Amino acid sequence: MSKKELHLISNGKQSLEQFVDLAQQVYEYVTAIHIREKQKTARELSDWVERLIGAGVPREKIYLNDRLDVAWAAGVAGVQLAYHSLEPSVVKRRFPRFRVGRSVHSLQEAKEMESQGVDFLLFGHIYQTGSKPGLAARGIESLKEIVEAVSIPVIAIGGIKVCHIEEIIAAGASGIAVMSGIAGAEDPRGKAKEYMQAMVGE
Ligand SMILES: Cc1nc(C(=O)O)sc1CCOP(=O)(O)O
Repeated sequence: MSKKELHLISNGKQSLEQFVDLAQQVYEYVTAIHIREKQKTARELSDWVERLIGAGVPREKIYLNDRLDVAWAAGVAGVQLAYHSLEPSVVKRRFPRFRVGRSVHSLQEAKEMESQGVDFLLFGHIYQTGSKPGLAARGIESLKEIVEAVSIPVIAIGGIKVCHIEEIIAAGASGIAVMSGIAGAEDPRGKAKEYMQAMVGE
């Protein structure tokens, strides 16, 4: 079985100090840390990257949401693109070494993004979550449908708790992305370890 991915996503509410502290606790157990801070400037985001690296987070685990400019300047692993971001095909053509993720919310979008050459998809939200208030969850069946329709890794996101891992992995996902499940845990390091262990079936 290939290694499963655990992505931690920043929630736009924590200070730099809080997020660095969180990342420092969990980075050994996660495969990717996404800086998703829509209100921050390029300079601020680049400070976030430098502080994470200074705290021991490997550059190869850091992804910038949307901001190819910051990702490129900081020399991190890649970018997580959204519908309003640059087209993945453009990014891949200019920056083939970047690992490019794309957030998708339908089967059609997933297929289109695969054809644009993205490296992985984030699909959600699978379960009801306070991080996406007022929007109906897409459910495990739609995750299964997408996994079956594409051949690139699909990472599940949205409301994921440790108790959901079994059905997510059974649906064929290559991993999960989590915001509140780790950031809101009493022991984030222990929780990240639990998520990862549940995925690899330990
Ligand atoms: C950032 C994000 N994107 C989603 C999508 O469906 O694309 S769901 C989501 C929030 C994930 O947070 P939590 O783990 O707290 O539910």
